[in-house]
Order: sequence, then structure tokens, then C-alpha cells
Amino acid sequence: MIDPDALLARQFAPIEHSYDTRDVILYALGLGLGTDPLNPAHLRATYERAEGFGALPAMVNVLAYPGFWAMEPDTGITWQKLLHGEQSLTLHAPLPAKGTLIGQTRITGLVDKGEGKGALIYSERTLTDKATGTLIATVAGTTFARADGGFGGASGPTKPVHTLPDRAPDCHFDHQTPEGAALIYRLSGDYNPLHADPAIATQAGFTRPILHGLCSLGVASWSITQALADGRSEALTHLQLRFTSPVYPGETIRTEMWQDGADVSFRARVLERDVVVLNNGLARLG
Ligand SMILES: CCCCCCC[C@@H](O)CC(=O)SCCNC(=O)CCNC(=O)[C@H](O)C(C)(C)COP(=O)(O)OP(=O)(O)OC[C@H]1O[C@@H](n2cnc3c(N)ncnc32)[C@H](O)[C@@H]1OP(=O)(O)O
Repeated sequence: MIDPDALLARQFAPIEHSYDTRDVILYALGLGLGTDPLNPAHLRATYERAEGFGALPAMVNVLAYPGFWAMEPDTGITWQKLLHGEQSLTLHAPLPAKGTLIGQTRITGLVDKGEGKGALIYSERTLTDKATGTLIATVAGTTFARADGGFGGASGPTKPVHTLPDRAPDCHFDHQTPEGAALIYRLSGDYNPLHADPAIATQAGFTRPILHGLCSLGVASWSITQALADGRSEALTHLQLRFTSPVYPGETIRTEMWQDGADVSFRARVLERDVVVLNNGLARLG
């Protein structure tokens, strides 16, 4: 059972994370970039000598990340039943292609949806460049703890979600994820067994391991900059979304977009099952 006071007060030691070109490429490979090695857009993210090579902004999700801390028994969290519910990232400065970042994580809120309905755990992480002290990014997430409702906490406030425009999407971009995407993506630092272990996936109620939500987010981020920023992935300065349904590795993610100036509303569906997997998306291009 969650102890709300203890969880809200949980201390996370600052994490120092040094990364380089190899990590940047591994992250991109985890999104399924590099499966089309003659495509310059894939090379831009996976080959350090390609023109325009750099870290994809959504990589902030895996940098100076505290790991799957929910598995630690003192959290009271039923980690097998966790799903990623929402995520946002804001780039305050460009993400360097290599460097050392300091990550500081904190729990920012808890919502009790009630017994049998689950709980929401809100967290936030700041990423600061160790060498310059520059704040690079703020990353925030909502974890949907499906088995942990009913701990006696408040049922709100919840974060407002972005409403998509009431018109057909202006454009879309398709990207097929590789069957082994989750096994590669996890090497960037998200080792939740749900994405690799068939037995754990079954316990969680799935037929097989599902893709990391943050991998799908990375695909959508890249797709938006492919469709609307001439492939300049570094144009992305903000992104927020809700994860509405799981993605299985190997599925094709279609990102549907509406552009209003620098703001891009978006959602994504899996073509093979015609299910919306990411919704209420808002991205900003600089
Ligand atoms: C703590 C350590 C950090 C760990 C982070 C996670 C680590 C990762 O490795 C884990 C992952 O990557 S999991 C993969 C990515 N995520 C997913 O696949 C989840 C997809 N979403 C779902 O399955 C459902 O939306 C589901 C199940 C989330 C909700 O579906 P339903 O229960 O059917 O919800 P619904 O009846 O539609 O709504 C009930 C109330 O919940 C709110 N809500 C719905 N979806 C939400 C979401 N995605 N995030 C936050 N809130 C959400 C609704 O608004 C509704 O609220 P209210 O009761 O106030 O009306």
C-alpha cells in the first residue's frame, strides 16, 4: 500500500550522467531509426558523420534518469501494474550531443482515484549541464498505478490535458517500429521488465511485452520534426501527451498533426489495429 506522505517526501539523490555520441546513436536505434540505412533522415540520427547529426531532444527522457525506482519495496507501489500515463518535456537550451548532465527528480503530486481505479503519481526531473550550470530541460511524467488506488488520498487536482483541434489532421507521418525495438530502447536506461520479460507482461495483463511509452513518444517527436520542421529534430522545444493504449514492438505508429504557427497538436495511432495510442499531444517547434 502506498504511504502518500512517505512517497511525496521521497528523496532522490542527484544523478550525474555522462553521455556521448554512442549513447545518442543507441537512443535513436531504439526508436527504430537506422532500419532504413540509405535514408538520410535515419542517418542524421544514427551516424555521427552525417550532416546535421545531433542528439534527439526526446533523449532527455532517458538522461540522468533515476531508473525503475518503483521496484524498491519501500515505495509500497505494485510495480507490476504501473503504466506510463502522461509525459511532458521542455527544452530550455539545446541538448548537447555529448556532455555531463545532473538530474534531480522529485515527486510532485499523488492522486487517489479510489479502490480498484488506481492512483496517479506525478514526478518531475530537471536536467542541468554540469560544465556550465545551464538548465537544459524539465521532464515531467504521470505514472498510472493501476493497483494502488484507495490509499486515502485526494482525488485531484489532475493535470489538464490539451484538446486537439476540431478538424481533420493537416498531415501525418508513418514509422514502423522494429520487432526488437523495446530490447534496444531499454539499453538507454529504462529497464522495466514489462518491456522484455514475457512472464512479467502476462502478469501485467498483456499478451507479450509492450513498447516503452517513452519510445512511442520518441517516435512521435521525430515524426513531427520530419513532417513539419524539414527533418531538423532539434527544432522541438516542448512536447506533452497522454498515453492512451499500449503499443507492441513491430507496430506502425502513424502520427497525425495539426499545425497552428509554432504549435503542433498531435495524436498517434497504431495502423495494424487502428487504435489511438498517444493523444492530447502538443508540440512546439522553435
Ligand atoms: C513511478 C516510476 C515511474 C515509472 C514510469 C513507467 C515506466 C514505463 O517503463 C512504463 C511504460 O512505458 S507503460 C507503456 C506506455 N503506457 C501505456 O501503454 C498506457 C496506455 N494507457 C492505458 O492503457 C489507459 O489509458 C490507462 C490504463 C492508463 C487508463 O485507462 P482506463 O482505466 O480505461 O481509464 P479511463 O476509464 O479512460 O479513465 C479513468 C480516469 O483516468 C484518467 N486517465 C485515463 N487515461 C489516463 C492517462 N493515460 N494518464 C492519466 N490519467 C488518465 C481519466 O481522465 C479518468 O479520470 P477521471 O476518473 O478523473 O474521470
